[in-house]
Amino acid sequence: METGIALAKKVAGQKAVEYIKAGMTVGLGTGSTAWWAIQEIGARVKAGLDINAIATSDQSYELAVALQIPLITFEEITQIDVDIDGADEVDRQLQLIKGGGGALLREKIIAAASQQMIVAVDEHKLVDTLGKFPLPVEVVVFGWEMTARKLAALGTQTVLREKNGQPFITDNGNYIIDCAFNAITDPATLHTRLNAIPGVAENGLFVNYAHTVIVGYENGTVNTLYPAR
Ligand SMILES: O=C[C@H](O)[C@H](O)[C@H](O)COP(=O)(O)O
Repeated sequence: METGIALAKKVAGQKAVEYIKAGMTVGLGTGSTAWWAIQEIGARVKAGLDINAIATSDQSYELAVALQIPLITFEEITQIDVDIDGADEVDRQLQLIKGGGGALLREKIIAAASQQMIVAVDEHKLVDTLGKFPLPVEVVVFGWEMTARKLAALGTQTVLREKNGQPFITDNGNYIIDCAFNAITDPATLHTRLNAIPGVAENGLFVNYAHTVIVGYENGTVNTLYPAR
């Protein structure tokens, strides 16, 4: 029986699955909140729900395979009906920071191909201003030191993400540089400036992507937020 933050993630992830209808193509997000959504999708598929899914990471792909969720490829589709994913921070305009798990590039490709992005988070992800969570930036390995210097020139402290004492490698064979901006007052402009740096594959700002944010609370309740735009 989950309590506290685990319960908050569980109820948010499960609630997000209510947006899935029979016949849809579904984007499967990555992380500990998306995990609950994928578990719920697996249970519904087992009970007869007819959908196809496409995963935002190798981790979520493997989970979907284990749960026997039918998977589809980009060769077979031109768009996705609904994408269910988590986030590391959500501000009042429902702009996001993602990529704490390193999946931001595939997550953004899938979110951008989706009619609706449903974001499921626990209550601790809500912020007034993005940036307390260091912004993950995926960079190609070639010349990453130079790319990191150009990122730092934008006014951030950069840290090459590591795992077990080695650079963390994304599913795409790239590195992640975590950028401590502290307060991102203009996410759209920063997004453009980051992606203009040669060597940056993608950054973790998701500006105007979320259609709906489901917030799970530690008391087991959920709240649904919609963007004002
Ligand atoms: O790269 C990872 C993803 O962007 C996750 O959706 C994000 O880090 C949130 O993960 P969690 O639900 O585990 O907090």
